[in-house]
Amino acid sequence: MNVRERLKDKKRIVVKIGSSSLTHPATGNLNLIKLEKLVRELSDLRNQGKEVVLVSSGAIAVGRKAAGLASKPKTIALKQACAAIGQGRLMMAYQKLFSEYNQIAAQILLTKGTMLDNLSRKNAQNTFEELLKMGAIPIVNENDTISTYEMEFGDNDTLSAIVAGLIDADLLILLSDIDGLFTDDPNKNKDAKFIEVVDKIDSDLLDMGKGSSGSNVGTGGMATKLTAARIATLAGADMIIANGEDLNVIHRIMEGENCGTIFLSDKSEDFYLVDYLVDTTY
Ligand SMILES: Nc1ncnc2c1ncn2[C@@H]1O[C@H](COP(=O)(O)OP(=O)(O)O)[C@@H](O)[C@H]1O
Ligand SMILES: N[C@@H](CCC(=O)OP(=O)(O)O)C(=O)O
Repeated sequence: MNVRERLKDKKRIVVKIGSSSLTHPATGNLNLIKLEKLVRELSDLRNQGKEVVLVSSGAIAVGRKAAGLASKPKTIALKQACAAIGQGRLMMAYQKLFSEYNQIAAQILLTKGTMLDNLSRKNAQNTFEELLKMGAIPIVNENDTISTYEMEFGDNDTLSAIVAGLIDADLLILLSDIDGLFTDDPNKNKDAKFIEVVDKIDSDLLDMGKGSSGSNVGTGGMATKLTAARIATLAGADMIIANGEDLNVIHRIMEGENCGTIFLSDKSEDFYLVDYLVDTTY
């Protein structure tokens, strides 16, 4: 079967959207039209009987605007304070929009500590399962206000892949400000070539993500997306990086259209999520 065709049969889908896709570049304010479209697309996936989890960034960006800060917060404490303001506002917007489409939205905030502690991880997993059984849409973010350096995922690309692994999702879609993976950062190198399909993530490929984040609000750039691809594909999910500029891309992907870069699930190695987290924590 064509690799894109098999996307039509995906049942449990995690969608991650970054701060740069949720805010207006000129002002940093929430882009309500995009938020509305995102909610409509995800509600429609629910209406098709799919299970949907949203990993949404944006707490720090929204909180920063609400607090009236002129620039991106730099200290951990200031980022945490912005997240504390912004997370509630972000959820308020999601709750309002999802309820207009008759969907139940739920909030799940995770830390790496949650994932490393057996009891907390099991509790998180049970919560996801119950919510999905109810048909609710869990909206996940890092619990930024309590995550300090040793215990933070640090970026939601990695977090979304870990969530995909935790709940055995069969597809992870990362929505970004770029069409997908290129051989080099296309914002810096105009000769960079687009890559449509990746079936093995090796060290050459990981090197392609070494450029930094392209936007003023994004955190990880391509490096964290490639880390996410490694986790998600080894955990058994296909992963797509696609441009979140036009959120129609979500249903186009699900209909098997050739959008973004697809990373194919790779069960050739044994992969244990928790061992991976322990190895990358210390
Ligand atoms: N090999 C690459 N292919 C595509 N984009 C790359 C690459 N290397 C670095 N980048 C940069 O990564 C950026 C996307 O990451 P980021 O700004 O963190 O976005 P988001 O907020 O969507 O997560 C792109 O705009 C691009 O400038
Ligand atoms: N947890 C943080 C987002 C961290 C993050 O990875 O941001 P992004 O690069 O915009 O996906 C927040 O909600 O602001």
